[in-house]
Amino acid sequence: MDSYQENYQEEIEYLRKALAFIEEEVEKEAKNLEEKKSDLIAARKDMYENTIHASSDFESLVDINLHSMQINNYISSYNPQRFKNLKKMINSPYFGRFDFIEKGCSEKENIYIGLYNLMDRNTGRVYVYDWRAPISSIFYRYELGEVMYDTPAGISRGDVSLKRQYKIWNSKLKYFFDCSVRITDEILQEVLSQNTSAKMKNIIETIQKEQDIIIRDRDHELLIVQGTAGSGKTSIALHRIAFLLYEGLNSNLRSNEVVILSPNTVFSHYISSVLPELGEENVEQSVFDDLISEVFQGRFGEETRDMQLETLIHSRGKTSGEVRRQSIDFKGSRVFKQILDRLLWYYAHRLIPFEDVYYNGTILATRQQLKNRFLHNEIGIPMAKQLKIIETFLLKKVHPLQKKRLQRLEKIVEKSEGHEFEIKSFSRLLAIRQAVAFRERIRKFTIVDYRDLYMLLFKNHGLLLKLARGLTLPETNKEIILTTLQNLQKGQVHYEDYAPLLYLKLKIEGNDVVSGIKHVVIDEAQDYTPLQYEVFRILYNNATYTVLGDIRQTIEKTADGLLYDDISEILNKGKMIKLSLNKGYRSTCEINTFAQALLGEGTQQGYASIERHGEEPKVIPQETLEAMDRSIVEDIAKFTEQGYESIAVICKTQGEAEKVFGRLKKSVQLTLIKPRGGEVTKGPLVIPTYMAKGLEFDVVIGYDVSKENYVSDFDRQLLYITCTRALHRLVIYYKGDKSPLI
Ligand SMILES: Nc1ncnc2c1ncn2[C@@H]1O[C@H](COP(=O)(O)OP(=O)(O)OP(=O)(O)O)[C@@H](O)[C@H]1O
Repeated sequence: MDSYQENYQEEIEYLRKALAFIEEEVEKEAKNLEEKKSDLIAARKDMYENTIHASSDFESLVDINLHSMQINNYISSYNPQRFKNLKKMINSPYFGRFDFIEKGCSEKENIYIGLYNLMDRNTGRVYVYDWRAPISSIFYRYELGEVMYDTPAGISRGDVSLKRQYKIWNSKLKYFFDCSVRITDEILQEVLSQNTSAKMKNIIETIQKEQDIIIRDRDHELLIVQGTAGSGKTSIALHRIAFLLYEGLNSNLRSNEVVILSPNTVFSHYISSVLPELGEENVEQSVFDDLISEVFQGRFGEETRDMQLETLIHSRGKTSGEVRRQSIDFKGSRVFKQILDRLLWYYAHRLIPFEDVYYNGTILATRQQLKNRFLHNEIGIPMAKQLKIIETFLLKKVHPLQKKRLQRLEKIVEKSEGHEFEIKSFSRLLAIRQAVAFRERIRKFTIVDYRDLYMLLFKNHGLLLKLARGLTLPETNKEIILTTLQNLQKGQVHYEDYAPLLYLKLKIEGNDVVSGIKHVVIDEAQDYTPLQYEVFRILYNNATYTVLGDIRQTIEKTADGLLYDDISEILNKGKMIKLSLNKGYRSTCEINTFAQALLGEGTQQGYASIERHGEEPKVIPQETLEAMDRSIVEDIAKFTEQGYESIAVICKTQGEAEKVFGRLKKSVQLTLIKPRGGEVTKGPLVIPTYMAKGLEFDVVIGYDVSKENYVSDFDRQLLYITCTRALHRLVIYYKGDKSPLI
């Protein structure tokens, strides 16, 4: 037998033993769960039959309590997760192995790596290590030779003599190879050459070293990643969450203490299956728009981010478009945050209309006393709560006086004509009216509304300028002030006003919105403004952060690396690090080169693409839109026949996407992806660029990339996003003249 045959036999034997062990465990676990379920049903039945259902008698209450405690114990011990994990492992229990001798030990260990730990608790034998276990990092970070890894007790060193990768499917060993003998990224190449699916997949078998460093980082409270398109940012974010939740780390982080901020609901659906695949459920995904509608409850109309982007893209080149763009930049800036802070200070110190408070001729508090009391706020109680305390203080003071007032009123009513038979009730009515009037009077200064305050900033033009002293305002500040005021007066606000309004609300009322979140993952970080980060800092005050973005994929603003400095200053965490990912994994070399060239000279520095080749992207002229439609229909048929499963026709705007969809659907079956829509399904679809962000498709067909349609720097960014969505094929159509950006 040659050595490959010997190894093969050994591996077959190991797989057989591992699978036999899993089968045994599955059986035990199923039995165990069945018993727990029966116990639970029996306990419920017992409680129902043997306890009184409603009682005020103490002994019965104790009895009910004991029963429900028992039931709760049964419920919490009923945990089907291990059973589910074992079932998943039957298909493919592990994907890698390395042979390791720990420094100071003589015995070599064969470490197999898989989705979860597989250990025989009776013998202590570990069949498979979870990919997240500290020792598994060796597999991702090293070739053969000396290695080290972090353990809870410090750094451990050793030597790796073999590294092997496996393809096991349906419990069968398809093949294996030693990484030291053949190219290491063979499996990676295979994975990347496959078609993409409607849902994002996990990458545990092929995590790359630079990605692993980010996934396993535990030293920093703020981890910022700038990564080029397709470098695996979203994948890393999700694997990092699974890593942080890994019980072996004793981090005590629970899935309900983690939140992922996603750009839109289509994207949320796209990534939703990765964490459950990795065995972690219940991680909340939040979209800023949803947070806004939850907090404001439709108070300010319904403008969403998609609507904002649509307007911006449509109005480029027009004066109104420039005002809107500057307004968005300004209202999301740190300068505007300073103005809002000054507004809050100014309101607190100068504008609250405190007044002397009298009741029944007695002074309860002078204006100055109230103001002093309000400003003497050393523990930083939010303004609205502080004013509420003052209101309660005044109402308490007035309470004993109201009795006296009632007596006086009764005397007055007695003397007045027409109420002889209802002295008491009429006096009480008068007293109530006076109490209401009193409350209303003091509420003129104890109630503060964030919207009114925001409006004040724009209503009084001089105020904004006064508060902005020493700060740089946008050129179009007068127009911005005017349009904002007009909107607010109509009861509407633009999307860019939501963050300032939320900021003011949180500062004024305090944060009762979210609590208990310990880790926040912000994907597509470039899409949020500094002011939105200020809001995140208040909302998730005690959390640590993973922030991932690509400044080249911004839409409405100029790409600017300084955003990361802003983020770091705003979130203000003691231990922070910024890392970069420069290698694209999604697209073929040809597509990557084409897309990078769009960004212009100098921007490709340090950029690398995975060595996967395919056809050159095609840029095809068309005489008319009808001819373009016909070619696209033919392309869809051709690519489908070639086996590509997801084909996206990417348009510049939603409006264009709707028109194109309306025409194409007469000849081919396809889906239109709408903002705030649900899942992206397989098959051909039409989608606007900004919705395609973060997603990927086997084939991308860029719609009408003509001189009229794509000309500015912002269009360049849109085009870059369009092209970087493609895995295998890219076709660009244009009518008339080609965009000068290509
Ligand atoms: N180590 C890896 N092994 C296998 N596939 C990988 C790896 N890293 C990334 N990929 C694949 O590359 C593609 C891009 O990954 P992902 O969407 O996470 O990148 P991204 O940086 O978030 O992209 P973008 O910013 O362009 O949306 C996905 O198909 C992902 O599965």
